[in-house]
Amino acid sequence: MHASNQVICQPLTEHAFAPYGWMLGKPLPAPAAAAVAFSNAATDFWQQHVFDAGAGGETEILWVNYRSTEPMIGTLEVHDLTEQALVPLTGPVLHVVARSRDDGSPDLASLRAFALHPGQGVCMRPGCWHASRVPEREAACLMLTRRSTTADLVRHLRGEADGTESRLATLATPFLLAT
Ligand SMILES: NC(=O)N[C@@H](O)C(=O)O
Repeated sequence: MHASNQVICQPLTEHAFAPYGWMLGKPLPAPAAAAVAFSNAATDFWQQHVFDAGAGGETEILWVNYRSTEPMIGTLEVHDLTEQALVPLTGPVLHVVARSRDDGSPDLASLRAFALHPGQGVCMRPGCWHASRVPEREAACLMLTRRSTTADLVRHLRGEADGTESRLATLATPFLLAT
């Protein structure tokens, strides 16, 4: 939840993240036979989400390191075409999200922060504004995204071209990320 210009990190739950996308790491459904799932003495596997990279999109797997411990959130990023999944592998990530308003700008009343721990993650819908921090040390993460969105973002972040599939928003008043 957030008070004025402060957003408090909350535990990740399926319900709490539903306005922004899907929680990953939901438990094995019981009975496994009732879902897209399998379980035997050697293994369990069960569906978390069917990823959608958007029309014409190629799903891409990225390895991502986050290492910023900056508590002030002054910039948010959004991808307009694709879902984006983020799964921390080596340490926790503090993931800040906000929905889009009808005009495509961040709906700051919906700003929330979730603590993502290894073994769980999120898949954001297109249009979900976000920023990521770590509480202490660098965390390596697996990311599912759209190949063209990554190429477009790299060009944009290098200053080579304006972004066409992603946007950055500078907040008039930065938020303090509280844990
Ligand atoms: N690679 C990529 O798209 N990264 C961003 O979404 C980000 O927030 O890290």
